[in-house]
Amino acid sequence: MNEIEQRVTELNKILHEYGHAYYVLDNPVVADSVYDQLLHELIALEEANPSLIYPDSPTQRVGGAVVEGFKKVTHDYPMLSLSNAFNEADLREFDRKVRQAIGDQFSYVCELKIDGLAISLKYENGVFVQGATRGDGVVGEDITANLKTIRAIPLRLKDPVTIEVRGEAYMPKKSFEKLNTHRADNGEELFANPRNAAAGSLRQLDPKIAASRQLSTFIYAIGGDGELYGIDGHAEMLDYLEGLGFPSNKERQRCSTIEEVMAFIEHWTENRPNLAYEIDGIVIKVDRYAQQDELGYTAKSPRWAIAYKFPAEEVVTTLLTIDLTV
Ligand SMILES: CC(C)(C)c1nc(N2CCN(c3ncccn3)CC2)c2cc(C(N)=O)c(N)nc2n1
Repeated sequence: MNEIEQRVTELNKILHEYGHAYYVLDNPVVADSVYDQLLHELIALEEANPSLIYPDSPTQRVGGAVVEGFKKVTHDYPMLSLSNAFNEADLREFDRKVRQAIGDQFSYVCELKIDGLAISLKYENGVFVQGATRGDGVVGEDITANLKTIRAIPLRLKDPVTIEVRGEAYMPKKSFEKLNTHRADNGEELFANPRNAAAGSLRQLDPKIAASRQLSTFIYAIGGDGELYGIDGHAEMLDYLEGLGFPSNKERQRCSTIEEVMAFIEHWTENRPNLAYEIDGIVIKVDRYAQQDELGYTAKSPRWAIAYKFPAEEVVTTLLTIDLTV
């Protein structure tokens, strides 16, 4: 390997690590200027030596041509729905049914319910090969080029595994405010909320526009059977996915009783405004896969999970009263 190839390989490795620290761990290890300088060095070397452009090079994130539309993708494993709980009675009823089916030797995992849009990501031998929207749960749209622009989505995993993962793509509150300010300045129609802005961004036919929207994601499940990876439960699965290089939301908590679940809900009902992203509830899941299998599924959603939805906030529309009499 000549010294140029060595330098290109080294830059790929360094930029991948810096990108993971910054976008996945939210913990930058170098200044942005250092990252940009190394990225520009790699861009120059790739331009001079196109044969050295690796498919998972950080320079390949914003590459795709503008497309006419999106191909349809049938999910290998259907992306299920979640049944909802709106109050304490619903939660106690869910807990009663769980205990009726599997007794009381189990624990829940509680997660923030990110208010974005569900996506599916496919990796072959550790390389990101396809990304799709949830669609109707069975058929979604291929938005691989747009998802590649999300820096939190690894283009290559720490291990060369073939796996499909599911998560929520979202637009952080700050990016949303910046985007709407920019649109207001340009007399463009505003997005109503970060979820619509994220969905609109991922539906863009030009990946350069998606890349400009500063989206992120949290991964919360794999498609198919976790036991295939020698993993016995959901909490362990989330740790495994983090080990592969995926971002997962760290605000999750194991709860032994529905009282602990309700305390978790209470905590985040109060602290929701301090989060950098919007959430519309809390997802509660029985942890161990063997117990999930015992509980099984309804036609469209697991019996081992429920989404507690926060009450809809009263929408305060401050009507501008312009005094025309002056
Ligand atoms: C894998 C299961 C089914 C248990 C599951 N399903 C989810 N969802 C299903 C319904 N989805 C949906 N989306 C659109 C229309 C109908 N259903 C949207 C994702 C989850 C969403 C979140 C989140 N948002 O943060 C989460 N932490 N865990 C989830 N876990």
